[in-house]
Amino acid sequence: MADETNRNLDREALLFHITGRPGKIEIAATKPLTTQRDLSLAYSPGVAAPCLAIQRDPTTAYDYTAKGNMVAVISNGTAVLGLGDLGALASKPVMEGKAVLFKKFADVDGIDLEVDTRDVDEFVNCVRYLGPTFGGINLEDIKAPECFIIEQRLRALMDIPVFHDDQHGTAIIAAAGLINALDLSGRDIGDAKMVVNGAGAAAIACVELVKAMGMRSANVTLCDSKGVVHRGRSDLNQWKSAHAIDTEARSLQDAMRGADVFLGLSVKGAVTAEMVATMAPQPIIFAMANPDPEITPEDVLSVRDDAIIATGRSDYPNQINNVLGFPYIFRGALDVRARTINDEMKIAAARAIAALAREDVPDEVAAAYSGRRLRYGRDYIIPVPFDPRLIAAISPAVAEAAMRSGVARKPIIDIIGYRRELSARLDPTAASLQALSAQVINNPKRVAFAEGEEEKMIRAALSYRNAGYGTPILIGRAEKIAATMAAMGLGGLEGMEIQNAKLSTQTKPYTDYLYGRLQRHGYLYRDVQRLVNSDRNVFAASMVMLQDADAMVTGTIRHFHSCLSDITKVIDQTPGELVFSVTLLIARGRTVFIADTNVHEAPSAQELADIAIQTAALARRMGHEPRVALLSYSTFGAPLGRTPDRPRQAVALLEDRKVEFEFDGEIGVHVALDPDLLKLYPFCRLSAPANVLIMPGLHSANISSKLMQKMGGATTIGPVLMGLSRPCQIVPMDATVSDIVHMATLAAAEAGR
Ligand SMILES: NC(=O)C1=CN([C@@H]2O[C@H](COP(=O)(O)OP(=O)(O)OC[C@H]3O[C@@H](n4cnc5c(N)ncnc54)[C@H](OP(=O)(O)O)[C@@H]3O)[C@@H](O)[C@H]2O)C=CC1
Ligand SMILES: CC(=O)C(=O)O
Ligand SMILES: [Mg+2]
Repeated sequence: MADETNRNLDREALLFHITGRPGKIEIAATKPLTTQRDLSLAYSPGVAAPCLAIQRDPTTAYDYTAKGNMVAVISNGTAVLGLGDLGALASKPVMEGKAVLFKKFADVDGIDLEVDTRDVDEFVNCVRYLGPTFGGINLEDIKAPECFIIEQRLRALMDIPVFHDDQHGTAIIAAAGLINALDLSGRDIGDAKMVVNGAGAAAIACVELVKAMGMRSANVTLCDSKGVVHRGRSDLNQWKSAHAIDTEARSLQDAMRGADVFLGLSVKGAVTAEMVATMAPQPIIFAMANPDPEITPEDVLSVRDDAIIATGRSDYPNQINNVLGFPYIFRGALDVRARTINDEMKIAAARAIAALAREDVPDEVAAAYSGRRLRYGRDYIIPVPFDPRLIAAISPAVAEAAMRSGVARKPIIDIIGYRRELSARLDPTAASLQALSAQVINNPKRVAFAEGEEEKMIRAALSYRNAGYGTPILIGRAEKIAATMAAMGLGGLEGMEIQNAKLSTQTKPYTDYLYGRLQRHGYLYRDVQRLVNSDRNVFAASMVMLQDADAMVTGTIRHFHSCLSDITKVIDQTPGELVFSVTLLIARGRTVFIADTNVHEAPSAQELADIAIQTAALARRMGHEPRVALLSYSTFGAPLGRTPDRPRQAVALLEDRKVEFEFDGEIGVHVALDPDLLKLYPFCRLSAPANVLIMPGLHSANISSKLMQKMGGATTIGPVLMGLSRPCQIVPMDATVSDIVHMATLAAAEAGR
């Protein structure tokens, strides 16, 4: 089963990378390039002006080009993750991945560069001349000891930060965990005795950082594959011998006796329970080899229930993972135009991460990891990767340390304002979607995929199962589904269910239930029977209604309205709520919620107010503080017309209902989204641009959201169907597999609420 799970993951990952534009990254223009005038400004002849300005004053490159926000992720592919020397080309997916994480977590523009040489001089020469292009260099997956030489030489040659993440990223996160583990076990770093297994890139960097933080050299014993790194050895390279000590210990087993701390940066299974048993009371054990640790937490706990344990894995508490560091460290370094990333900045990052773990965890973060106790203690010594507070905690600490240590070229005066700006810079949507996914993983659900014979639905169902969200139920004929899966080369059906509406033993109770609802609406029993047997939406909705499924998803082969009409034959709306749909548009790091994109053609003022209230609640559930604009072509009375009356009346209704969110209108969308234009209306109650856009009618809602998707390059989620008493979602007919999985997850999360 484990092998099958891995094969499924491999298949999905390949499909993920090949779908649409191949790979994970593209370049987008930040300036309009549509007219002859644009062209003459962006390129020749206008572009000569910034060129000459930069020649006169090179620091203006940060003002006139993208340099200041750009980091190169550079590898030669000699140590790709734990996979070994795969070469430069095969490392590209990892480097693209890292570039995307830079963007997502810290709005840094990462560009991957794969350099096809194993020769240190050639590599250094290639990278050293790239300085003008970038604000920083992130070296990645380069094997030891070459990585040490390469980094050392590039740091000396370049005037921008050069940072080998496998060394320092790992060290910073491990150090942060260590600060807290020492605190929780009542130890002083100056007295603690540490054993480190592994003497490669990550281990040497960890040892150096921990020593810079105050651990005494004599208290650190390093081991490599041949045992303890001691002064009597003649086979040590310069990086190992810098940490060799005088000691009688020769093996890891000798070294572990009485040690307070163990850091594993070596290989799976290098440590035994017997070794752990000989450590000091409350031993600290960070077994960080990936993907399998030096010793499993279960084995440690079998001999030491007083241990504090961390691993590199996400399926145990306390994950030491470098994604907690690099995006935010570079963000801080770039924002002060740092010349380098020095020890002061690394220590500041480690301390900031450690401090964040001691703070109260907000509900939305805790929700993403429900089932786990996220309160400072043995099982929570380090923040979790989807904590949206990381950026505002780490980047200012790094920036301040750069300023203190004299490597900042552009100091930040208002550090509080900077922190606020960082928090606002990131869109909480990704974190809230992660929270929803985590909720479903912790509370898996049975979701009916109504159009179960469709290839897209089958792939989405497989993906749903593989992600651990629960049991997908495909509605369709088993032989047809099996044939489609075989033709697509997809794996088996384990963990999935197929329900053929014609053969199901449940058609009788479903028909009885539905006949009760429809008998006075012109349906005979046999009409209802035919519906249940032949309409997969009706069958799936009946499953949800009679609790044979927790939620359903449909929509790839029939129009929204046709699906909604099928579903509402079976399922009621929630009392006091409207049925309508909300589309989330994500563009340029900003999310807006647009409603009603599908149901009410010309909503009344009352309906607009209801839509506003329900949409604001959805926005809040997804981590956004709602600021609701009731939109029109008119802004506060100009120009006058009949259409603006309804949004204006809806605002009055919201006032009467004393809702607890910001709202205003009628207002034009250009004003609602633009902070400068909003200033023209000082009485307006929106304290910042709106993020919930209530459209005056279906035309504008539907057209604008689709236009943004097709022309504006916005990512859309939804339309999310609101107001039904059971969780059902209807995807658009052009939905991708990922869209369907998102909507199924959303429905499943709704079922768990
Ligand atoms: N959790 C995290 O965030 C991270 C974890 N890691 C993990 O750390 C490990 C090392 O990575 P990295 O430093 O980049 O790799 P390197 O290749 O640079 O170093 C590996 C080191 O492990 C030593 N080693 C191998 N086998 C044993 C053994 N049985 N006992 C003791 N030491 C041994 C090697 O010894 P010798 O020098 O004698 O060959 C070498 O010093 C990997 O498992 C990696 O997954 C790395 C980065 C981040
Ligand atoms: C996490 C990482 O950077 C590595 O395993 O190489
Ligand atoms: Mg790496």
